[in-house]
Amino acid sequence: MTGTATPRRLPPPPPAELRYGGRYAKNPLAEATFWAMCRRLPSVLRQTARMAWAVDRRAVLLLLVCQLAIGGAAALQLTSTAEAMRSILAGGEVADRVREALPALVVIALAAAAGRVASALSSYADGRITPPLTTEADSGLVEAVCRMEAAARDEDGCADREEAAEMGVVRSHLMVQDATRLTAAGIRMATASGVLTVLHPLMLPLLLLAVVPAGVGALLHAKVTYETHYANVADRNVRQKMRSWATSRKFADEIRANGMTGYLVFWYRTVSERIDERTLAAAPRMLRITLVSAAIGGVFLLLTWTALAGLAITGRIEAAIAATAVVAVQTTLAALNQLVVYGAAMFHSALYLADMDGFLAHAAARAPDRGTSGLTGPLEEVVLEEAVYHYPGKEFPAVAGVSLTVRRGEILAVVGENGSGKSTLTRLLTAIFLTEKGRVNWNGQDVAGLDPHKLWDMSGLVPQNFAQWPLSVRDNVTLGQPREETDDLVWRALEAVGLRDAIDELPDGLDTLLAREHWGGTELSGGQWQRLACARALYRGAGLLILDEPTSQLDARGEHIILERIKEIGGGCITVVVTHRLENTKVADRIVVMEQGRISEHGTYDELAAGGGLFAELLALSHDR
Ligand SMILES: Nc1ncnc2c1ncn2[C@@H]1O[C@H](COP(=O)(O)OP(=O)(O)OP(=O)(O)O)[C@@H](O)[C@H]1O
Repeated sequence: MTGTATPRRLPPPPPAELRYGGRYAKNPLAEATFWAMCRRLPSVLRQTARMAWAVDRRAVLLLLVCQLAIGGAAALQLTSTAEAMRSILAGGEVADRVREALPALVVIALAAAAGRVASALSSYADGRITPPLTTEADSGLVEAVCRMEAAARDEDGCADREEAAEMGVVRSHLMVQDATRLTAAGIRMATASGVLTVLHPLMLPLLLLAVVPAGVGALLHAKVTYETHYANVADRNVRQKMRSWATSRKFADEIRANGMTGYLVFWYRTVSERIDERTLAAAPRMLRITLVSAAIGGVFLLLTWTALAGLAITGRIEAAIAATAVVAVQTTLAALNQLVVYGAAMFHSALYLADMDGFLAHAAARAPDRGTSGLTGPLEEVVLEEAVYHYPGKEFPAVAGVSLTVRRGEILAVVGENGSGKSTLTRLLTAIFLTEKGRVNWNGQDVAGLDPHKLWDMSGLVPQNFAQWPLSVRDNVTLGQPREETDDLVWRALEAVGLRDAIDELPDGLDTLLAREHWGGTELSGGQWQRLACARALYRGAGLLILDEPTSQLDARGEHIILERIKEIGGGCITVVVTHRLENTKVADRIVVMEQGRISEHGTYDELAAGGGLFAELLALSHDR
């Protein structure tokens, strides 16, 4: 080598700094005051009760009865304690005093037993409500995401809001338990403080002062935890995605052979450490909050005990009442503490639930609202009139004014360089996206006014990135479709894509699981998966069949056979094939060439091959290769 210096290579950059801060994101805590947070609690309780009522009314009623029983038992225990104390602390023989106190002691024991039974039943009721409630929240979220307009998923911040909503699902697991404990504490606290007030009116205010600082502390603690969670949402979201890719069997070869392992591990660690850093940065704040609130609470508690001792020593309350007051203070204090802890937990849940509700409302608003009718007859033609589509955040439209007609029985090939708008065009043809300007008509009706699900009953699509469902072969073909009693149609679809022999050889034929990574079964090759995706679209017997590079992973013979078969069986439908293999466009009746979102050429294979345009140029290049 002579004097040419090798350019210095820089080490890989750290992962980009990400923030959950899309246009639609707003931290609900950013401006929330302490009282505003407290005021939210009753509405969270109501929401929890509503959700629980919807899943199991009997369990909710049982829960309520149990809470009242627990409160009643606590009140009974306290009043009986006062009675028992009076007898025990009175003058006379010990045996006589105990005998006299016996009825009250029996009531205390029975009330304690009743309280225990009620709390066991209350846990049972919670156990009945929580699993279906969590399932409801989880399934609701999955459904909301699945039902959104596909275009809405591309909007700024959508993925982050979805991740934040996931936390609401996780949190819903604790909601009933927290709400139950909160109400139980509330009831116990009300009864115990009632008894305490009767014993001496000064006791309750002092006690409240002892616990309120802890309450404020717990809520501020929850606020800081949520703020940290909020700051970490975007990082956690992308980390989760990277984790599943980095550890997926599917990408194992690519990661290893491209020497990406080291960087991926570095990336994962860096993002994790960044998340930890934010979490750790919050720790001193949390410690300060806890220490200050505990110190203030401690001073007030000391005052309470001093006041009680003072009242007893100066004889302003009798000894029996003072002894009962000790028990009542303990009970009230424990109940108040629980009230604070579970109040804070509920408040904490409320924040995540607000995210979940916010996302669900957003998803509902972005669900298709186009119309309720479908087509009356079979699909005869799809017409695009000056169709325009723009992705969010992009300067130029991906489809920039395309007019096109495809009729039943025709095969249309769409070709063009990468990024020229071919896939976007197929999304407009199938009404997955609606045009920003112009129209897409099916049988003369604007798809923007038709029920998309009725339209999609008539379409079949093999996208570039098709799903490899971890299900059986049969389910992979029939997914979402009504099944026939026999497997004839499944086999016919597999036959059409040249997969019959390969599936026949599998250990369980159509029942073979294609989920080796997860729970056994077998694994198909890339090309076989692609054939399976084609079989899935063919099985539907759709009126509009769209194949977006359906044969990119197939060998030449397989590709030829599939396209010929599609031509044979596609007589009753409109077929659109997007491809980079120009030789294959011979099967098409017409070809359109896309350039920068527009159709630059349109004609038959022979016309375009001889036309001297981009098609001819690309064809010549493919022949030279
Ligand atoms: N989800 C998206 N969000 C933003 N921009 C997108 C999105 N999908 C595609 N685009 C952009 O729209 C343009 C057209 O993309 P499209 O996928 O339709 O091209 P294509 O012709 O199918 O490309 P290829 O041959 O590579 O599959 C490109 O500039 C692409 O970057």
